[in-house]
Amino acid sequence: MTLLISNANQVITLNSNNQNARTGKEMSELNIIENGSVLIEENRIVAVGSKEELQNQFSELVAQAEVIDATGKVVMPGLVDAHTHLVFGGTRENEFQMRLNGATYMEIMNAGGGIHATTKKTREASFDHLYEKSYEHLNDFLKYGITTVEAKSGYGLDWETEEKQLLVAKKLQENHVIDVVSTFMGAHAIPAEYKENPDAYVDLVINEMIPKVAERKLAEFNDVFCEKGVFTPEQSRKILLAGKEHGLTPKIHADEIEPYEGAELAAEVGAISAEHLLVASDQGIGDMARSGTVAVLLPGTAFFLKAASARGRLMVDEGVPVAISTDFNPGSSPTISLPFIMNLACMNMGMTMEEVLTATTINAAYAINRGHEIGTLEAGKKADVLILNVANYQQMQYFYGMNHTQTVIKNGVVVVDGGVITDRK
Ligand SMILES: N=CN[C@@H](CCC(=O)O)C(=O)O
Ligand SMILES: [Zn+2]
Repeated sequence: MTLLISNANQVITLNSNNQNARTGKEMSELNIIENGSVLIEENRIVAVGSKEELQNQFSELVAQAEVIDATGKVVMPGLVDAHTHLVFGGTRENEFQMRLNGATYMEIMNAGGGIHATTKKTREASFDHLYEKSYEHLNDFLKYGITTVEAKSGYGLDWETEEKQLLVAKKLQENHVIDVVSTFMGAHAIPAEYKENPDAYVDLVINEMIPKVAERKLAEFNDVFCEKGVFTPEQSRKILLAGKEHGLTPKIHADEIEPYEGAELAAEVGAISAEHLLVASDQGIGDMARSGTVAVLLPGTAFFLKAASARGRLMVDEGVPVAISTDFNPGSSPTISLPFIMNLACMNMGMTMEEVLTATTINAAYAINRGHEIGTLEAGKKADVLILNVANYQQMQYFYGMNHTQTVIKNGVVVVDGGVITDRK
């Protein structure tokens, strides 16, 4: 199948010679082609340029291509959501009401709600139920232009259920058009049955769960919730290093609620990313800039928890590569709307519209080790492409809280047309 997306008002290529996550001023370099076209063959991008250039260089391919007219529209790479808790049982709207009444996230969790409540529901749920529920969530992601989603386990906190979550993610990767990238997060909370002896749970994660995840290739990454009252920096270090020994790349939920030197730890263990970072220290931000650890910022979580956002502006200025994601989960961020989260990054973190686009495409791709494959529109990359019903990229943020996604091309196939899913794998 050959496709030619022709005559877009703007093609946001995000192309550059940089082979790493973008930092500082690079985050503003969108490399826009006005009146641009994109030529796709099978599942790959062949070339991006003006229609005339593509016709001259690839006359045969252009002649046989199915043409999608993008006049007046914006074309950009598929969005990448580098941080979700996609597979979970139940919902927690009751806690939303409790928080509106003044309860805090940690109070609810310490009283047996929060992650513990979802763990109970996830343990009870059948594989098929979790699969179907998550499949529907992925459909919603797709309609909003997200073509790659990272998915964490961590609502099992026992092997049987962690395995169930990871296998659901695996089956979703096989059956849904969205690419699902798996992260093991057995260290998401201390399960109630280990409350009196948290170190025994840490041992279980290290000695039993991590080796099984690695041996069966159920995940690429290993994540820990390093937070006061959850996993200490010492426990987190042990878990992340154990994962590393088994080939699982470290990620870390760091400095979300209280400063805990999580950003420093991320840099120390060579984590590919550190997430949240609402209260990361100056030292931690400097360390991450030096180590090149991607800051995966989640302004939707700050919004929903009524907390001050991470210092995104400072992080960009200090040279930390920044990505932005939804943190889709049933407690602190029950939304798949990455476009809305992008708007929050502009409004509440002082990031520019250009930086936000970089943060949800190429930098998010690097946060899940996919920077070589997706996140920009350039020859050779996977053809994950969006056509947006806006005249320029600024309108994406200006007309906020809306879904501008008109067409989604995933792996070279039109899977959303006119906002409706047209093709399933
Ligand atoms: N902070 C820890 N974990 C999730 C929330 C999980 C939940 O509340 O269910 C997060 O990233 O926000
Ligand atoms: Zn999370």
